[in-house]
Amino acid sequence: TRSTRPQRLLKVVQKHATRGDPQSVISAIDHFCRHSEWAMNVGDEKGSILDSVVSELNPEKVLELGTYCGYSTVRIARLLPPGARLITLEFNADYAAIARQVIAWAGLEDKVQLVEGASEDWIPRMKEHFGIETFDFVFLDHWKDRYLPDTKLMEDCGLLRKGTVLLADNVICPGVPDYLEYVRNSLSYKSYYFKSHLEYTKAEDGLEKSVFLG
Ligand SMILES: Cn1ncc2cc([C@H](O)c3cccc(CNC(=O)c4cc(-c5ccc(F)cc5)cc(O)c4O)c3)ccc21
Ligand SMILES: [Mg+2]
Repeated sequence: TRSTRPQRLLKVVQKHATRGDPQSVISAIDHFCRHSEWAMNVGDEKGSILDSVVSELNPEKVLELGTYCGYSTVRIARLLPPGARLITLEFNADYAAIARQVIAWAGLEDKVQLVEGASEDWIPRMKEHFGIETFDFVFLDHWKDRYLPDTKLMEDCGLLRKGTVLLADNVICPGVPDYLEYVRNSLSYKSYYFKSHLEYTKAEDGLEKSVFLG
């Protein structure tokens, strides 16, 4: 039967990227998605903004909600200092299987822990299961109707500390109106909008960076 898009994306990585070279993995995926098949990776334009936020923060403990094929996982993990850890949650087993191989091809498996399951099930277990007290950085890129409830869940579970940075993808397209309203009006966050474009297209999209004030 016909292969899936994530399977074709993995084949492109294994054919065109160099093992252990995260940048070549990123470039291979971006070329494929721009010239062959669009896919919902954060992409190169928003990815550069993601890079600058991560580089400035130098986080030790990172949570990613929504791995998909591991593109943003690789983008983030390649910038992390030795000893830093990235936990990424993926509920779709097929996506998780592809992402594990993409992350391994980039040589970043030692920095990344891919957990299969839903955010709402795993967020409450971060402390007892992973020994995580609080996160320094959270990248939100999963179901758009889960951004707000999961942010409130992270607050309630004490996983955010003064200065924790949340970076949310797709705040314009597909859009996350309830989340935006919350982080922009809550006294517990200082929020900034980075205008950009939907990955590999000319449509407007953007990233919202929200600093938890405690
Ligand atoms: C609960 N839980 N916990 C972990 C977890 C992980 C997942 C999956 O990784 C998963 C599966 C399907 C969809 C998403 C969300 N992503 C999107 O929907 C998206 C859409 C578009 C777009 C834009 C314009 C279009 F025309 C079509 C699609 C552009 C983008 O960048 C996206 O991120 C995430 C799901 C729930 C999860
Ligand atoms: Mg996205």
